[in-house]
Amino acid sequence: MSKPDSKLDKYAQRDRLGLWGTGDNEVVGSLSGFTRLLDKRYSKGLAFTHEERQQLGIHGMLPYVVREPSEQVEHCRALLARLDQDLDKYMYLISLSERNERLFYNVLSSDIAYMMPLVYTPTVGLACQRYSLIHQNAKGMFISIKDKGHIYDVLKNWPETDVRAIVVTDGERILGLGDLGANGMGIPVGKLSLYTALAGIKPSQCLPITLDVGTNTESILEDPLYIGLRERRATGDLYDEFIDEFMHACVRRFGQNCLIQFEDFANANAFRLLSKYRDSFCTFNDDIQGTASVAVAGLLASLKIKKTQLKDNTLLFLGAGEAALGIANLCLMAMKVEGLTEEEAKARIWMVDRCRYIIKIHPDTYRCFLCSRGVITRDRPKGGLTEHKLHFAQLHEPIDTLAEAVRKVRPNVLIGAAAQGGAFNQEILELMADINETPIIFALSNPTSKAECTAEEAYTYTKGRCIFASGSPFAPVTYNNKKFYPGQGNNSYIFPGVALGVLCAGMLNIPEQVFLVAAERLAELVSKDDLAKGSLYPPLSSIVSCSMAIAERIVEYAYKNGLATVRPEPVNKLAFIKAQMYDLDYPRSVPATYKM
Ligand SMILES: O=C([O-])CC(=O)C(=O)O
Ligand SMILES: [Mg+2]
Repeated sequence: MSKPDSKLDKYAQRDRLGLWGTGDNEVVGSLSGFTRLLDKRYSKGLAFTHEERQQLGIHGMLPYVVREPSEQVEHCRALLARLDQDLDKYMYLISLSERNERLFYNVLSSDIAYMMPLVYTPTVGLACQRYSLIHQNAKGMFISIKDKGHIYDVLKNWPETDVRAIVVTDGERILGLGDLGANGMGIPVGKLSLYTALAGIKPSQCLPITLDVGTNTESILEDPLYIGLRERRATGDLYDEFIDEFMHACVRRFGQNCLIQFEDFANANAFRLLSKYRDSFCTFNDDIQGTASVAVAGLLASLKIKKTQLKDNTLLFLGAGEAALGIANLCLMAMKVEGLTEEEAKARIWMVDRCRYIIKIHPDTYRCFLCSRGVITRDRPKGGLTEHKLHFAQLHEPIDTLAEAVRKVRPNVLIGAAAQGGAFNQEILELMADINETPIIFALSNPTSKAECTAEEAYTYTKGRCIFASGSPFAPVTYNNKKFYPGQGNNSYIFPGVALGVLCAGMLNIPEQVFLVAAERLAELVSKDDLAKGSLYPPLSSIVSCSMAIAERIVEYAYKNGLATVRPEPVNKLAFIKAQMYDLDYPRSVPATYKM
């Protein structure tokens, strides 16, 4: 690199110093300059240098100034700061991602703890509730049940051929907000933006998909602005054949090693589809397995404070859906690794179901018609429990309420995953504090309105003694002059790193063990300082390095267990992973050899 020449103005100096490009990802091609200016993937906005503007024939299309990428980020942040509503900030950021993708990711990376709640939970929940109103640009693919028989042809319309990761939803259980139909598209879009922001998976390799099979939500069916198929949900064989065709079409179009992450499907479908596809496709369900992994990581970290093992604890769940059963299964696996038998481990895991009367309305679909809660016990009427719940049913007389369950089971760990905002009320939290010196309280449901309690309630009603984590972020809380920094037990600590590891190793399927490996790695990354501040997770500002560390462990696991297909095996796995990651620097737009 040459020395600065004081006679040149600052723009010419930057050109001369080659500060605009990294050379290795230079973009020289047949695209016209004007196309590049307007294409989110190539645009640099005001960061195009004068040299580039002249070379590309866009000179005069931009004002004179050339901005440093860091100045562009500052400018975007100033614009964001002018907006009062989070939903407006979300819309601004999404439109930025459509104009200048790299700048969008640089803005996210500039302050991940501030930006994440705007593109992810909780704001993404609001965005989904208003998706038909705020939808402006085509983002991702909508494949409707009307496309059945032609899904492969529809996928061929996607302009990128090297898709490595798909996040797919059918919109039936969007966060804890229920059936939002095609409005659920915000979720795959948001999750994949974290693939890039948190794990450096290239945006061009990511494809968000909404499978529009209708919706059963009356208010959405009646919304004149609704962007989706205005029909009731397809179910039964029709639904199953549609999903099956989709899975095979993805493999035919993008290859067997294209990762398919299931997100926010309803309970019964989520479990069924996971067990149907997990052995023959590269797939996982984030709500079951990602949530389980992050919760187990938090538990493992909390045990460092309590200096116990997982097997020394009794866990009580509120909820017996995807998250609760996923966490329970992974805890079972971890306790068995610690030496317990399956039966001994199950005796430590209790669940309070949302409903005591669940009726089978389809061979695989159960619906609740009478919502009164109760502990899952074996004496429930046969047919009232799904196979997954039955797995954790206790031999015990009926226990009807959560408070009664806390009194009788005397758990040290209380986990909320029932999307019942406020269910951990003062009585429940005080009971937990009576029973335990240091109760562990996880309020994992999303978005914030569905959290079983707030951070403030947890610390206040346990007199500052609890260890708390939540799925959506809460601000620090001061109680009795001590400041607590609640950790965000959100699957975003897990799924980007798992995806990066799976892709780098070229895994063709993802065994359950991967999620325990990821949990253990994440728990190792929690420092004494984090724990002292009351946080069970590393700070969000370090989440990219967490993803890389998780990916490294998974790549090692994959090679050790014969699951990797990428040859030759990289010697330095972390370096190999880093080399695959998205470069936040703008690529050079003109040949590197050209100098003014
Ligand atoms: O999206 C999130 O924040 C976590 C998640 O998967 C869910 O709640 O469904
Ligand atoms: Mg989800």
